[in-house]
Amino acid sequence: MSAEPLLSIRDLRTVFHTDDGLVRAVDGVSFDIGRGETVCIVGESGSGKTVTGESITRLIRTPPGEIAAGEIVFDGQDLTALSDEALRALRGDRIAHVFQNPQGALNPVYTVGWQIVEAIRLHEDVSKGAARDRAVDLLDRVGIPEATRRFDDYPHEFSGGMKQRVSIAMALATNPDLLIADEPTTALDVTIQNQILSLLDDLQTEFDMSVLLITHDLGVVAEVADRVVVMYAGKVMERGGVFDVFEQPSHPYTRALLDCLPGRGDGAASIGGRLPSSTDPPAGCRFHPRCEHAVDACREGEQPPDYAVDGDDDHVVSCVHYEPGGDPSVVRGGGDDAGSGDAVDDDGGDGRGSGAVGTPPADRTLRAESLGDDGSDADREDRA
Ligand SMILES: Nc1ncnc2c1ncn2[C@@H]1O[C@H](COP(=O)(O)OP(=O)(O)OP(=O)(O)O)[C@@H](O)[C@H]1O
Ligand code: NI
Repeated sequence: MSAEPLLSIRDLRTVFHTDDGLVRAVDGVSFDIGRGETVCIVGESGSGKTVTGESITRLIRTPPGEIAAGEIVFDGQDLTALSDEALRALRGDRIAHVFQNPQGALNPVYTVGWQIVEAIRLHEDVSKGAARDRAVDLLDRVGIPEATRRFDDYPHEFSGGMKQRVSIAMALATNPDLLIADEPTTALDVTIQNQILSLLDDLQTEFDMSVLLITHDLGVVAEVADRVVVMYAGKVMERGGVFDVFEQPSHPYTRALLDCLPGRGDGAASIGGRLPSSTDPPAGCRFHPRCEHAVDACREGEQPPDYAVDGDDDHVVSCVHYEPGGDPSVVRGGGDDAGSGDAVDDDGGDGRGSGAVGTPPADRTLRAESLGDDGSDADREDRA
């Protein structure tokens, strides 16, 4: 039996009241984050990843947003029951956020050192001198060269990658139990991305924290996740240990996502069709209009419940083909469990074929596609 998770989200529903109707951005999401664990939420743009992460500490603007239902239990305490004031105290103390654009986390008119000192002193009664020493130490630990000298620099004097390091130092200032990082590397160029990811990995161990990493990039997931939550149109399609999900992707959506990874499936694949309307989603499984395995049962009623994959309660999938008495081989193909790729896995079913898991090198290509390369110049300035 595993210990009680640090964070436990149950049936979270977050909606936005808009002129076009009610947007069910997060529609019944459940997952846990264990202590010291990295959980990745992955899914296409618009699937509800950010809204999930921001619902945890109530960063959702209300109105138009509203956390309509669900439990968010953090270290034994239901956050949805806390006052705004109590939650504000928790945010940036025990739970910290890092965002895609570090610019937003830093105030342009103050030096980075001063901002980290303020973050420390806001949550802890320490002298200015002690806070200053800690801030320099934090800058040093997130890999800012000559931290003592750079303490007095302003945000604009740092490159994109260095700025993100500073915002991570700010997030760590209060020694949080949970760090929620929403696409923290997407705005950075590829080499810097990898540095930031491995930095987060190192810091997690060093600070003994849990990390919720939000990304649309399965390559990143393969590198850092312990567990994965695959979201689509506000719903969780599949979740489980990273090894299980990569080795035995069970929802057709997960399989389609993995097929888009170079080195798996046919690599160049993209998923046909697009996300359904956020105000008027289809009945049944939200993915059914794009699913090659859809049958009548997929088109009616609610999103299917979570079914255990091969009797494993830690690996669940929301797909009718996995209901008791169902036939998952419809999705997986006759006993072939690795990848969805008939194209790749000709080795017949032991699930450890050439295209199988955790082939992280492939991720570079995927990531490179979605990026600009402006970061590298800025980084050169940094060293100047
Ligand atoms: N303030 C808002 N008002 C109305 N709808 C919103 C608002 N914020 C988010 N949404 C909607 O909620 C849904 C989920 O958005 P969210 O930003 O969580 O997606 P995401 O998975 O993080 O996507 P991305 O990968 O692009 O960041 C989308 O349909 C989005 O349009
Ligand atoms: Ni997002």
